[in-house]
Amino acid sequence: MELKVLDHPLVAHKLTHLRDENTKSPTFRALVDELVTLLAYEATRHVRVQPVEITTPVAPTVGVELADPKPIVVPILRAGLGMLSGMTRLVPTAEVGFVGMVRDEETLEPFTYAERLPRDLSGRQCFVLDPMLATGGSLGGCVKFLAERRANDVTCLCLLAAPEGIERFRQLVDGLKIETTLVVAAVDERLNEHGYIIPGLGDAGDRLYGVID
Ligand SMILES: O=P(O)(O)OC[C@H]1O[C@H](OP(=O)(O)OP(=O)(O)O)[C@H](O)[C@@H]1O
Ligand SMILES: O=c1cc[nH]c(=O)[nH]1
Ligand SMILES: [Mg+2]
Repeated sequence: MELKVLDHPLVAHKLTHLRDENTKSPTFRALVDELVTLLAYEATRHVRVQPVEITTPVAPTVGVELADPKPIVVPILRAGLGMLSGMTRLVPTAEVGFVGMVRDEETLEPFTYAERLPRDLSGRQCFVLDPMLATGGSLGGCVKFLAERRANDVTCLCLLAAPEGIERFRQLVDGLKIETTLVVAAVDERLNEHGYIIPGLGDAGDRLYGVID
């Protein structure tokens, strides 16, 4: 697995406001959207393109366009949904699949409550969206679903990751033997005893969409 950590002052600035407990949902959503654009720029560096002939007002030329089959973007519900519009703005012809997961806050294991993915993902570039990689159970579970559908080229975009989660995720995907890239805006210090990222930003889903008990 290849790990890329964004190192950019604008990213650090936006993350600081995102983390702040005084930042309310509308601003939080806008910041997630802006940060995804920056993450997506790095994550799509190797998106497949094919040549296309066009004519400018003064000359014919050969450019490129996104290759077929088109990439598939997979937000992990709920929080990953907050990253979807930023991603599809950059890759407008991508298709979208959905995985719904919620972590059991006692066991810290993910429970999958929804799944809507193409049956065959072989040859497709897959981009998984989830702002938080804490223990790594949710992201790992999602990539397992993709691998079961024969995906072999997966890039995950996360805002914050804990070192423990990155390591667990690395072991899982290396075992699955699929080409995986993880692009994160920042790697935080650690997990606390409740499996929350420290310093983190709290519960990303709750901050985007409100607290569900
Ligand atoms: O790495 P993990 O330990 O699995 O934790 C990370 C997961 O927790 C959050 O989702 P949550 O379960 O809170 O669901 P939500 O998006 O509906 O809030 C987050 O968006 C990840 O999916
Ligand atoms: O810090 C964390 C850990 C899991 N899920 C979140 O939303 N935040
Ligand atoms: Mg949540």
